[in-house]
Amino acid sequence: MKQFDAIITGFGKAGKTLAAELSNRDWKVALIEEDEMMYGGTCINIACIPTKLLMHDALDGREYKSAIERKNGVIGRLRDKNYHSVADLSNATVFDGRAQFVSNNEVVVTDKNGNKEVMTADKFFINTGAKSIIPPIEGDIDSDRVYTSTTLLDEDILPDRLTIIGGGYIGLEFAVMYNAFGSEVTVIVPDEQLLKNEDSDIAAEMSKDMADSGIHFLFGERAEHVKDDKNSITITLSGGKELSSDAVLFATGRRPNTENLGLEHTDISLTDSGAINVNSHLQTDVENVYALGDVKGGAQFTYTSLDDFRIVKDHLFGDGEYTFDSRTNIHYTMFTDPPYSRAGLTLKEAEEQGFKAQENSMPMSGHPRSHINNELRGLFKAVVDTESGKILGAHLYGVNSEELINMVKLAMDHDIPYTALRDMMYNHPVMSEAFNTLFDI
Ligand SMILES: Cc1cc2nc3c(=O)[nH]c(=O)nc-3n(C[C@H](O)[C@H](O)[C@H](O)COP(=O)(O)OP(=O)(O)OC[C@H]3O[C@@H](n4cnc5c(N)ncnc54)[C@H](O)[C@@H]3O)c2cc1C
Ligand SMILES: NC(=O)c1ccc[n+]([C@@H]2O[C@H](COP(=O)([O-])OP(=O)(O)OC[C@H]3O[C@@H](n4cnc5c(N)ncnc54)[C@H](O)[C@@H]3O)[C@@H](O)[C@H]2O)c1
Repeated sequence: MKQFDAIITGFGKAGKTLAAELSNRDWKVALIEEDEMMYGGTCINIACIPTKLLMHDALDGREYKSAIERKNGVIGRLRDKNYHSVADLSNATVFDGRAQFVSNNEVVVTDKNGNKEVMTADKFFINTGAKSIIPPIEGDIDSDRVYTSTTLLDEDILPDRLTIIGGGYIGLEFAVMYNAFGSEVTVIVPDEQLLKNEDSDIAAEMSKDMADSGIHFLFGERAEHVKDDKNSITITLSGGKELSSDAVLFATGRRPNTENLGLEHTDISLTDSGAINVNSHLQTDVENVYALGDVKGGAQFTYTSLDDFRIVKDHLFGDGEYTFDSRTNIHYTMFTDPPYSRAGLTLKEAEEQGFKAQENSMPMSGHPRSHINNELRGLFKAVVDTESGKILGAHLYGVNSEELINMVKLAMDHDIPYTALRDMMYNHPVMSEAFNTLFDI
């Protein structure tokens, strides 16, 4: 039986970063990846990188097939680079195969020819990500016209009409992207409005802009039945309405990838939502087994997976003070056009939590840089605590918000008062100088 210091299952953001860290510390490392097309993990191959590249090309007016070809070239190069970033390490080996636990301290790796190899290690790190959820729906769910984000990104023919089920991150990013490429896009949203957990003014502004760009929305509806009519696909909605298109994308969430991991042969437990149960150091119920990234539940982002690596590194080699509970102000960006980025609380949430909160808002049409950019859409909002001077939240819908939100998060993490952003001297003419006005509360 092969013996390692560490076995890492899954080539995700946390796993590959950890492999390099451990190898550089002279640990003997095995990294097991079941899919040769996934070296580097989800983000590089089927998620962040291809979608943002396609969005870029769609908004640039590039033709769909040529954008898909460019995407395939870029992710192919990144996949190769990522493979070598681990395979070329002096103390790490990449194994192609599916890893399954057979006990608390052994895994069996099965390669694509069915060959099996049992391995053991002092420590195990599970980084197997998440996969698309397709809700229980009757009918021809196995039709070639039914897609997840992964399979749609593999298609080089643009659907004339695309139905998207779900109005979350994937639903809205794909809606904007495919609409810009020229598809007629309809998004089915179960709620009565878009983005019900976001600031209502911003949600309204985004809904209006997306509708103005030609995206159709059907609110208060769920997909209940799907029928492949050979030349098209028809979805029957909860209200009885039928909707035909050329392709249907399920953008209905992603669940932790614990299937076929053999966890039933271990003492590792799952949460109610199917994620691996971990403590604040990301240890599972089995002390020498950690879980990192999407598989451990919670926020599903590449940067939170990378931060999981930091937590584990601190537990293994530091004082263990940086834990899951130390993480604050998790920010995010929805890469629509323009993008929407958020950190912290809305005014309503802040008031519910008892803060003496006040907000300010600033339409991007009033900002000089917006006129240079020829992009007047957008709305920035900030929420502050008038007693402590702390920033409680920022909700930035506008050009460059994906960059600007990091500045706000830095201020929030370090308790820099909102007046510092208000009074700072910014260069000119740039989007960040909006903070002179936005934080003038
Ligand atoms: C369409 C889309 C767009 C996204 N856009 C963004 C974005 O813009 N920004 C952002 O921060 N996040 C984005 N995300 C989320 C982000 O991609 C994920 O949160 C992140 O990639 C998760 O990384 P991870 O470290 O958990 O593991 P992953 O990168 O998911 O890696 C898991 C790996 O484990 C392998 N594996 C699974 N089971 C086994 C097994 N039993 N044996 C061996 N190998 C196994 C898989 O093949 C996979 O390669 C997006 C997601 C999607 C789907
Ligand atoms: N920009 C980014 O960082 C980015 C981009 C894409 C994905 N992601 C990550 O990927 C994860 C998955 O994205 P997602 O968009 O699939 O999930 P999501 O949780 O963001 O949205 C799922 C949506 O599907 C809806 N839904 C569920 N069942 C439905 C049904 N039967 N009919 C109609 N609608 C239904 C839900 O109401 C919800 O709005 C996200 O949680 C996010 O963390 C991040």
